[in-house]
Parts: sequence; structure tokens; C-alpha cells
Amino acid sequence: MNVPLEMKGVTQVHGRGANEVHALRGIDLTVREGELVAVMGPSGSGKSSLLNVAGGLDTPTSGSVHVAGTDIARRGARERAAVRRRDVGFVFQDLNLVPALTALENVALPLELDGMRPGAARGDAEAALAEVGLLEAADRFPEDLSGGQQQRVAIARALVGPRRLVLADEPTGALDSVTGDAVIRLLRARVDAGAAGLLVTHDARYAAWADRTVHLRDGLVEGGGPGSDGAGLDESGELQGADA
Ligand SMILES: Nc1ncnc2c1ncn2[C@@H]1O[C@H](COP(=O)(O)OP(=O)(O)OP(=O)(O)O)[C@@H](O)[C@H]1O
Repeated sequence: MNVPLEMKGVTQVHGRGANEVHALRGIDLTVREGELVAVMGPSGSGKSSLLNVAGGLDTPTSGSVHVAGTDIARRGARERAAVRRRDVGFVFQDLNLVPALTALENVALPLELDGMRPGAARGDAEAALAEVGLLEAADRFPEDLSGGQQQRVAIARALVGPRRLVLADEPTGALDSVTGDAVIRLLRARVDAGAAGLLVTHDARYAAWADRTVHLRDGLVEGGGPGSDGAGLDESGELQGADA
């Protein structure tokens, strides 16, 4: 089976000329099935850029980004969107639930947009809501849910269907620690069930749930020379301390 995520020599330049920002400067990163990788680093080091490129929301300036075997760096927007909908789940800090849709309809939406029949989409959405412990809230609207419940609906929407790659950008940002722990536990459970996960976090406590941590600085994996994807960087207590 293909590796869920394999990035090689990925660079990304935002802007032009005097405004050019080199957000990513040569990233090699592989995330395998059953593996949760935490991404840490100072503000502006490229964490969000890395996640957006990994999930095909942005294209890199150079390098390859294989998601479940397809190099999305070399595909057009339409094909990238198809890979994204089929294989990638995003958990963002910004919940982005549709206010006019119930929890269940919010979760079913990406499946229906991808052409799944409403009945089948509903069944998968119920399973995803059950996974986050919110099946009883299926028919409620976002405004009738607490912040933590809304976050779980967003997680269910990210995890619905058989996604092989789950990308989370500070998913615990706005949450109290109990709810934050619950979110990370859900992510960990999905990865243990066979997905690959990439988790951007500033919090060493959440990074501790990952199998390994990659530290970014100025668009590069620290200690990750050519041919390395940063595995084993955890041994550097100094870097962990600097980021926490
Ligand atoms: N759309 C854009 N246009 C121009 N510059 C950008 C754009 N997106 C990101 N950048 C720049 O690229 C660099 C990396 O940004 P990125 O958001 O990836 O960092 P980050 O590590 O996620 O930061 P933070 O922790 O603050 O969210 C920064 O210098 C940022 O200003």
C-alpha cells in the first residue's frame, strides 16, 4: 500500500521580488500509517505552510508531495481537490461549521459534495459522530452546541469516511485542557486505527501524544539534513524546551 504522505525537497515561496518569503526551504517528511507526527517551531517557521502543502490546499514552489501515492504537487486544482476530499481530513482551529446545517448535515457535507448518496453519507456521518461521542447531538445546530461540542463535530467532519491522512493545525487552540485532551485522543485513536497524522502544536504536552516530533525553523526541519526527515529529533531536550 502507498505511504499516506511523502514530501521530498519541498520549497514554498510566497510573494515576489522584495516581498519574497521563503516559507519552506527544502522539506523531506514521510508519515506512515499508524504514525502521528507533531510539528513544532516558532511563529513564522513554516508550520501552517507545511500543513497546507501536505493537504493540497497550496502547491509547493518545488519538490514532490505524494498523498496516498499521487503527487499532488504536479496535479491541477481539480485533481488536488479530489485527492483532498477522498484521502485527507483537516482539523483547523477555525471550526467553520455551516450554521444552517445540523451537526449530522455538517459532517455529511464533504461526502455529499464528493457525490456520495445522501443515505450512505448519513450513515458514515452517524458513525463519525458516534466516534466523537456526539451522536445524540446529531440533529442540533451549531449555535445550540458548546464550543467543545462544536470542535468535536469539526473533528467528526475531518475524520468521516476512510481518510488516510489527517492534518491538524493547533486543533486544541481555543479549548480548555480537558476538551483539548479529548481532541488529541480522538486524533490518536484514528491514527492507531491506520491513518497517518500530522499535528501542528505549540504545546509539548500534546506533542507527547505523537510518535515523534519534527522541529521547524526558518522553513527547514532542524537537524534534518538531506535524506533525513527529522526522525529522532526528540532526543534534543534543548529544542523541546525552547518551543514549549
Ligand atoms: N500567503 C502568504 N503570503 C505571504 N507570506 C506568507 C503567506 N503565508 C505565510 N507567509 C509567510 O511565510 C512564513 C511562514 O508562515 P507560516 O504561517 O507557515 O508559519 P507558522 O510556523 O505556521 O506560524 P504561526 O505559528 O505564527 O502560525 C512567515 O514568514 C509568513 O509571514
